Amino acid sequence: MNLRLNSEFGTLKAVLMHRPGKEIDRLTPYNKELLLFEDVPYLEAMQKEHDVFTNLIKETTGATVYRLNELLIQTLTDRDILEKLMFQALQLNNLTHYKDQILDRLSTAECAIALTAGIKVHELKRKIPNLSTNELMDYAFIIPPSPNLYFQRDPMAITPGGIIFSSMKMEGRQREANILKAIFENHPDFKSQVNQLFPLNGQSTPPNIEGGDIIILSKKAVAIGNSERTDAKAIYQVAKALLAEGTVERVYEVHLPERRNYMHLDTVFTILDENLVLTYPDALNSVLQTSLYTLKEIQEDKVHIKRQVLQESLLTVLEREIPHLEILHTADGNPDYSMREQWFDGANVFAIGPRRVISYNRNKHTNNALRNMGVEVLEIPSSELSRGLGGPRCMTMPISRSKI
Ligand SMILES: NC(=O)NCCC[C@H](N)C(=O)O
Repeated sequence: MNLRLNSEFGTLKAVLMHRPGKEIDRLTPYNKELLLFEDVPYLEAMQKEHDVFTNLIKETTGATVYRLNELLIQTLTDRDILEKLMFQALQLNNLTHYKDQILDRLSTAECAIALTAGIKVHELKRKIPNLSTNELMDYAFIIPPSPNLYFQRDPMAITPGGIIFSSMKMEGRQREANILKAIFENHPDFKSQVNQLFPLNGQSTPPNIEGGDIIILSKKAVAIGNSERTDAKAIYQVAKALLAEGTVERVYEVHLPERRNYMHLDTVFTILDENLVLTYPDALNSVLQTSLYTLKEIQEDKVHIKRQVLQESLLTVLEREIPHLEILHTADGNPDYSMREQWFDGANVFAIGPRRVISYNRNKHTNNALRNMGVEVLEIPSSELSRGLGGPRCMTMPISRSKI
């Protein structure tokens, strides 16, 4: 039961990442919105940017960087898991009748690519020439691609009390959560260490929650964004599981306006040290409704929790939980730049240690402000990575950090 994290900024020891691959080349001007992209990236340049990010993490922290593709291939050697993931992937377009042929003719590595990058009719016909696909056009997807897979933050979350597997709101992303769940439940490096808090046992259609909405405020408090992607019911269930587990004592529900640039709580703020928060100035004013969940009692194995509607701003919540709080605004609050830089995830830096962050190079006003506060800022190139509208925190799933 060791997969737990008690801060957002303890020195990084292990992290999971996904190098963008063929799934990015599936984006076109016509499907990009459906697949939640702002533009059509140039894959080779994107991979180079991602490699800079990965190498910087390794060089500066010595942390283990797990690669999603490798973990997936290792997990898929179990035929039952492969069958289940393939069935779920084909279910989206009601094409599960292709499952057995695909499994017979594609290698495990090819199945891993099909599960992440998707597979088109003409590609499958190359492997299975006698495939009967009368009803489908050659360039249609039998399995749709998952171009958001490089945002490893969202399909799950590791909290002080255990793991939350996301139930992702957007149909295009739910398969990412299925993949992560299969890996963490079955891979020998992780399976004995998982204390699953969510989904609840036997829940077949859990309410929606995504990892980017979950932020560890302190050892005892977690904030969850009630957002475009995460709903109140999921927050209630996660709060109950976290409070029953006992490590966390307070769970805050933070209502975010439904706007593209507020899509997850971590697009609005990140925590860089025990008393330092980076945020978008507008967020402190527009996030006004918050609620607090605490444990009431546990009686005969029944957990009762209490919800208080606080009507407090995000700032008040942060001040309550983080003593001697210092707040830094994107672009230092300069209205000429803060909106621009927040759009490209200026507030979404990745802390690799206390006051040590990785940030997009394009957010230069924010990076300068961070340096002026004594934060070490390591910059990564960002022309292509930023087109998916997520930043360095979004691209990482920390697995182990030094305890605070
Ligand atoms: N935590 C995050 O904010 N992740 C960024 C996700 C971006 C992705 N294109 C999405 O819309 O889901």
